[in-house]
Amino acid sequence: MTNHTQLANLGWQPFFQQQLCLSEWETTVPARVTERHRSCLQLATGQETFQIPIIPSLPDVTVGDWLLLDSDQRVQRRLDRKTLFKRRAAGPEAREQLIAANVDVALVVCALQGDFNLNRIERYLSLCHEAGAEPVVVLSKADQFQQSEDFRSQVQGLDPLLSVQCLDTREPEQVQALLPWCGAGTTVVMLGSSGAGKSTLTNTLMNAQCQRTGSVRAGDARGRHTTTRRSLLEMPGGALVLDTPGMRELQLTDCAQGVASTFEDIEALAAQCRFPDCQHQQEPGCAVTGAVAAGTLDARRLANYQKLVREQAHNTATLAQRRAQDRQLTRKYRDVQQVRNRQRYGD
Ligand SMILES: Nc1nc2c(ncn2[C@@H]2O[C@H](COP(=O)(O)OP(=O)(O)OP(=O)(O)O)[C@@H](O)[C@H]2O)c(=O)[nH]1
Ligand SMILES: [Zn+2]
Repeated sequence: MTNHTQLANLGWQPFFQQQLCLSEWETTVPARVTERHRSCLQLATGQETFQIPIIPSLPDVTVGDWLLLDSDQRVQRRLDRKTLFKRRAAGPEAREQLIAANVDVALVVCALQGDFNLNRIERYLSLCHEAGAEPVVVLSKADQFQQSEDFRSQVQGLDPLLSVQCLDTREPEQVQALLPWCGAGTTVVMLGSSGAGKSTLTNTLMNAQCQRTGSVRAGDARGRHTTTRRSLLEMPGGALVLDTPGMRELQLTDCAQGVASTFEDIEALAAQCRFPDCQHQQEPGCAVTGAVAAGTLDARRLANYQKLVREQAHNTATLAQRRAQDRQLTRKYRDVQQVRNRQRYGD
């Protein structure tokens, strides 16, 4: 029998509960993926923490996912995800890489010094909107800047409903401003460039004591202890911080919806262009370039929108090609297998 409070402490919510039928509730145990290693997953049920090997029959799983296990700790199924962060994997092969599932809030950390860049913030916002997580922009190193309010209003200008906070991430009192997004059972993730202040913010939020939810230190082949690469940290207030390594080479993949909701203003203007396939370059009757000329739309914002749309179209195409190649390869294997079987067993 599963204890509700223990599950809630791991981020269990009605959204997941609703997916279980009565018999599953009696015969299975929900477990959250707290870490993913090359050959095993680390799971936590609230009562215990253990590792299971990654085997081919396992569904595609990432950190933050919920699995249903039978009494022998075998995976029955993966529950539907509330949200999902993914990116194009690094390298020439345009594969999709799952980063984190079931994240409720994304703290987008950007330092005011050196790191401040509206284009990059829009990129992160698109990623959050695509994933389905609520973004909160944290402008860090506010202590080093006199005009932090200027920057805050520039970010607010991207979206009047966006939450934007300027902070010194080292100061517990200032960090309290983020507590409304860190309620019990909420899963929080930090996004942002290297050096922006993500670790500092995590530490301050955790009161400097990292309590790793269900963590065990796994020994590697040489018997040394390896530090965990991804894990779920429990905040004193009951929120969970999913501590993922920096999202390097951030690319948008299959992210058209995220771009569209980040640039709702431009999409609304585009609907008024004379030509339905308007590229908003030099077409007559273009409402978008018209707004730039009238000074109601920032040319920077339009340029970034066009760049993200192009980038997302490019990535989706490469992924589609990749999937086609995979299908072709599968067909080829099947043909080879059939020939072999024919040779072995006759026709
Ligand atoms: N003055 C000031 N320094 C800060 C603030 N936030 C972070 N720092 C400093 O900036 C440096 C980088 O901060 P980190 O928290 O390590 O940055 P990070 O985003 O975790 O970087 P990666 O781990 O590389 O992704 C550290 O020396 C911090 O002490 C802030 O709000 N004010
Ligand atoms: Zn147009």
